[in-house]
Amino acid sequence: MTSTALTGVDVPSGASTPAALAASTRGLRKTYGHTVAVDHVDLDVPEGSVLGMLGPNGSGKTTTIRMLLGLVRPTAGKVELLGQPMPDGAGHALPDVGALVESPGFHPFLSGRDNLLRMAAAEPRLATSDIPGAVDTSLERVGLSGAARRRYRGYSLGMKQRLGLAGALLVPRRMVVLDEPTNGLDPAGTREVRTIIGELNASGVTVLVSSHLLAEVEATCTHVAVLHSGSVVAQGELAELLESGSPALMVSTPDGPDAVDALRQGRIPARLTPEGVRVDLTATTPPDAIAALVHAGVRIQEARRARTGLEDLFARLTQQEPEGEVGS
Ligand SMILES: Nc1ncnc2c1ncn2[C@@H]1O[C@H](COP(=O)(O)OP(=O)(O)OP(=O)(O)O)[C@@H](O)[C@H]1O
Repeated sequence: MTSTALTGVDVPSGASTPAALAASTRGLRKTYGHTVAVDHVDLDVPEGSVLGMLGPNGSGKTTTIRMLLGLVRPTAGKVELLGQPMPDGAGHALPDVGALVESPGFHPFLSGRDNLLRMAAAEPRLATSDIPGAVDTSLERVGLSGAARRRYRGYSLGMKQRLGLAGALLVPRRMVVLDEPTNGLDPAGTREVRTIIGELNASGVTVLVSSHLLAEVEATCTHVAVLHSGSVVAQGELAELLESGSPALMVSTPDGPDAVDALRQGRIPARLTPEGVRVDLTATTPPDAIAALVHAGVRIQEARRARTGLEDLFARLTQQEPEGEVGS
């Protein structure tokens, strides 16, 4: 599987054959007046992957997802979804794609179940006689059976999310696109969504999911694309991105400059950072580096593996955000 490293992390590109793509964009751009929402986005969603789209608030995740689904027409660039050019091929591609995007347009005075019945009636793959069964199965799957006959208007944000997810799962799909599916869910709801994503993946469905938490992406995704200011700054296999960058040890010590001197005298590359002394482990091991420090009389408070690759990139991007974490 190939992986791409654009800015921020260095990932070796694999020599293997590129995977078939369930969706892709090339040179994708969307402007609203003077606002550039998405710019030069080349996104690859490999078939059978769970691709997590990560990015700070306003980085262009939702706009990209909307263009993939043909809900918004790009200003420039190309979109392909299940082999169909979008938005023109929407009629062919969309029946195979389940989507949970913002404002799914549920009716406030209808129950959750009645809303799903209306949605199911518009599914070209569902025979009329199969609709009630499909709706009830879907409600059960997202844990909403108990509240199915309550009005949508009274639903909590988490219940609305569950209903949107139920809509995406009404019929078997080749691809499922979920924009912030855990938004508003409690920890149990978040775990259920993870389980559903895992089940979809196990049955060969491609999943594209946006999330604001790296930990969540780590738990559910096989691939990741990081967006920042409308552009993809890194994408590829999650494991490769996490492992990219040089292995390093972060040492907390009150004797930072002495520690760096001692290590460099021992020909171990090291530098002082705001988090502590970062020791390059390319040519040494943690025990040898720590032994060199102890031998030089350096006091060590803590030594731990430094963040690498994606974690590092992600931390740098999110530190630029006032909230301290990437947004929804
Ligand atoms: N319909 C619109 N009209 C004007 N500007 C828009 C519109 N939709 C998006 N934008 C702008 O485009 C940029 C990208 O927005 P988008 O919603 O795609 O980002 P996002 O990564 O999904 O953000 P969030 O996590 O906050 O939902 C933002 O600056 C946003 O204000």
